[in-house]
Amino acid sequence: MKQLRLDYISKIQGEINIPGSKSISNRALLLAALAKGTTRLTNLLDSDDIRYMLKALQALGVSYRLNEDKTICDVDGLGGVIDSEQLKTLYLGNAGTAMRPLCAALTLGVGTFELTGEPRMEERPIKDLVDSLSQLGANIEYQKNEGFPPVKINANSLEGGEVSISGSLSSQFLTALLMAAPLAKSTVEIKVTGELVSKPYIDITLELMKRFGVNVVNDNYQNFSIITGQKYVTPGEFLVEGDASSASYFLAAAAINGGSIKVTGVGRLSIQGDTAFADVLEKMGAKIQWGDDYIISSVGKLNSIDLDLNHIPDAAMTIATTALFASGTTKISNIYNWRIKETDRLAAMATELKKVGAEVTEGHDYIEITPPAEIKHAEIDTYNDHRMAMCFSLLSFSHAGITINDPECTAKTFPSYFEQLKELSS
Ligand SMILES: O=C(O)C1=C[C@@H](OP(=O)(O)O)[C@@H](O)[C@H](O)C1
Ligand SMILES: C=C(OP(=O)(O)O)C(=O)O
Repeated sequence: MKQLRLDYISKIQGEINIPGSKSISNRALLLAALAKGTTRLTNLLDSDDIRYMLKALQALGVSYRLNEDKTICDVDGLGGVIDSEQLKTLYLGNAGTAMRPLCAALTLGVGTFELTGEPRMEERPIKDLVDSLSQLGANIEYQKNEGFPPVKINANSLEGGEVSISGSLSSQFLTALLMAAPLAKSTVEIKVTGELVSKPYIDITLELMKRFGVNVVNDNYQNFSIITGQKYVTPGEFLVEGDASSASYFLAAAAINGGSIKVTGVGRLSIQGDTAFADVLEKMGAKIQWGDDYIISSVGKLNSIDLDLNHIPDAAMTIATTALFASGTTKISNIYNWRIKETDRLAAMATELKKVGAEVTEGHDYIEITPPAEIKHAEIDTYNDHRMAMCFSLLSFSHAGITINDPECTAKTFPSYFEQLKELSS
């Protein structure tokens, strides 16, 4: 296993153009594949999660051309559903934004498709989505454990009609159903049951569908109608915004460390809910300035917060390590679904925060963090979770420094993270 030792960074300063959003890249690739016409995607993210989607689309017969640095992609849309005469087995790593949307989209055509992934993917639930697709006539089998990938889709088009879906574990199930819905055989009326978690990701989905020509009637995130007869059409060129979750590490770094960082590519006009991270940081005491496509963060005296961060589950992890530099006890609540992501993030976060000396309470769906008088150096395990590695890099702003085990796990969404951090540090 590789280790990365980060010694004390006394200053972080400058400007960084954040790589493309994972959530937008994978949605845009799938919609471009289903759309009529060729779409040019620019500022596409080049990372593992996107590579899995790209490889899957290629195996499914979608043709595209990537430029040299893989940030521009011309996708020749199929102008409809995906069919296949041969069995197609698609390996999707641990990319939720590939597994869930493809599971829904592949029920629309005719063919047999197997969706597999890495061991952790086999522990991440998919039952709520499969149950909903089954209500619309889909035939999906579990190949190992009931409710979890790998799944086999015996596709023979999807009926429309009324369908209910649980929103309480992951918004990605509703996202997947929404994106598939226009290509079902008749109008789809979706009713969401339970609390809808991670709600701002649904706004990304609706906005992307609109940009590709499909209108969804949204009745207060409880009921959605997708009127039959709509087709995805290329918007021509589509610029992928910078990733707001990736931006969180740099915004937090400046707030902790007394520098000033401008992140570009994401700002006031962003469609990503994770930009609300900057508001949380501001509540903690950071100075934040917004532009249409940039955010500037600079230091303030950081105080603890006690907040429900269900709406920003990914960026909320950055608050957990930022809390070590704030006075008082920080509580982050309503984050049960941290437990079903790349790892059990509530357990992992609690274990690793304790290693640097923090006092931590791990609740069923919350975490409480009290910083130690002095942060200790530790070797941080990252559990193959890119965000564990990136969050704990913030500990390099303590005099003790930090060692990150398996730093290359950032490849899921941000392969060049540690290089970029170094470039801005002195
Ligand atoms: O739709 C998306 O792009 C995502 C939704 C969120 O997942 P949940 O809805 O499972 O919380 C988020 O954590 C994930 O990184 C990306
Ligand atoms: C939860 C995440 O990923 P996924 O899209 O695989 O759910 C994440 O990136 O933090």
